Amino acid sequence: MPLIAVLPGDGIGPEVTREARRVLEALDLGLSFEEAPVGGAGYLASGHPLPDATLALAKRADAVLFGAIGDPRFEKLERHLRPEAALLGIRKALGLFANLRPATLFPGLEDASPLKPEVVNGLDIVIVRELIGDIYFGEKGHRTTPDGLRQGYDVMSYDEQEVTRIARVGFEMAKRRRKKLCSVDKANVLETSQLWRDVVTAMGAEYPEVELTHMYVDNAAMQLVRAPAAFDVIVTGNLFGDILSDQASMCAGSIGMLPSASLAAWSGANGMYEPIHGSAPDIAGQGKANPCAAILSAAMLLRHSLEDEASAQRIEKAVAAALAKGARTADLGGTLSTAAMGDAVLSELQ
Ligand SMILES: NC(=O)C1=CN([C@@H]2O[C@H](COP(=O)(O)OP(=O)(O)OC[C@H]3O[C@@H](n4cnc5c(N)ncnc54)[C@H](O)[C@@H]3O)[C@@H](O)[C@H]2O)C=CC1
Ligand SMILES: CC(C)CC(=O)C(=O)O
Ligand SMILES: [Mg+2]
Repeated sequence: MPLIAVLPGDGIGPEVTREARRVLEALDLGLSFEEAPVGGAGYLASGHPLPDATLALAKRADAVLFGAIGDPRFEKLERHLRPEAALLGIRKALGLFANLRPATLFPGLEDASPLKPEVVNGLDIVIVRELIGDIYFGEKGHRTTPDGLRQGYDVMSYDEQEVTRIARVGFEMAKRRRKKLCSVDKANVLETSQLWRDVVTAMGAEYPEVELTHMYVDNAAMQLVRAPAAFDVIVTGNLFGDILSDQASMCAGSIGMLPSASLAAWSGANGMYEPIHGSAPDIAGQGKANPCAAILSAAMLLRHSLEDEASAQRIEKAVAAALAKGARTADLGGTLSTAAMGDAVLSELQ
């Protein structure tokens, strides 16, 4: 019986995860679920945002269903005690270097995006984001300059192996899709990006069927507004992927629509599945959050960790059917509560 670790986290995390779990349970796949606190909830329960028992559960589970972390009450704590440290810590501890963030426009949601319908029509892209390197994991700290000024620093670095393994995921993904890979960097300024571009370019020779392009991240941000549907697969680093995926979410109508899979291997391994959004303190506890990103993350869990493509598609089709019938939370211009949106998806499960 596959074990799913459920880590709801903070803010809207528990609200959207509840709906994702209901959908998984409704499929009656013989899954078992075990829940544990993480983030601010972990800190409250045990004095640490990533309690030992939570990490142990994540390690022994077949897959992790993650909500979101972040709690303004803990913003002033030392960095390693803040909720965000738990998310970075669990990704690192599980070796989840590949973060897949598909941005798809579901039929009927053209009007939910602030972009024109003709711009977002046909949107079906995947951002492959490196997840356990880059500036988020480099040396960081505070010091005083010789002039007596306070200075903060964060070191950005990538080694060849880190770039190679994520580039491989990008190429393999593109090979299985429309065969277009856009590598996004800032190689005109950053040494890390120059190495990134060299490694990706060299690997391109192994994939003659994939059309490889390179784009600076500032241009990529602009192109995601101008013509997002022209992309197929984007492969990029941790920081750029974090920012570009939030941006891409608005092409799909809302940040509440984008799921993600975080993987330690291209296929077959356990992984962690979470919406790309955060804990949304501004709407937490009000039943306003869109659970679709969490529900679609559960579909990705079935696809990537349990290799159950048929059940993954059942969930995705149910979300599409509910949206096609007009089910909408507030972020999509509707009035449904989080639970009512979950109900709408559940009623479409075939
Ligand atoms: N993966 C994670 O757990 C992440 C955690 N965070 C943390 O979350 C906290 C809040 O960060 P923010 O920058 O405000 O980002 P956020 O993603 O939590 O919220 C940004 C905006 O989007 C809205 N939003 C987000 N998810 C939504 C949903 N499912 N349905 C409807 N509206 C939704 C929020 O109401 C807010 O206005 C911070 O503590 C941050 O560090 C931020 C991003 C990712
Ligand atoms: C703690 C942050 C790095 C989380 C985030 O924004 C993300 O993974 O998208
Ligand atoms: Mg983010």
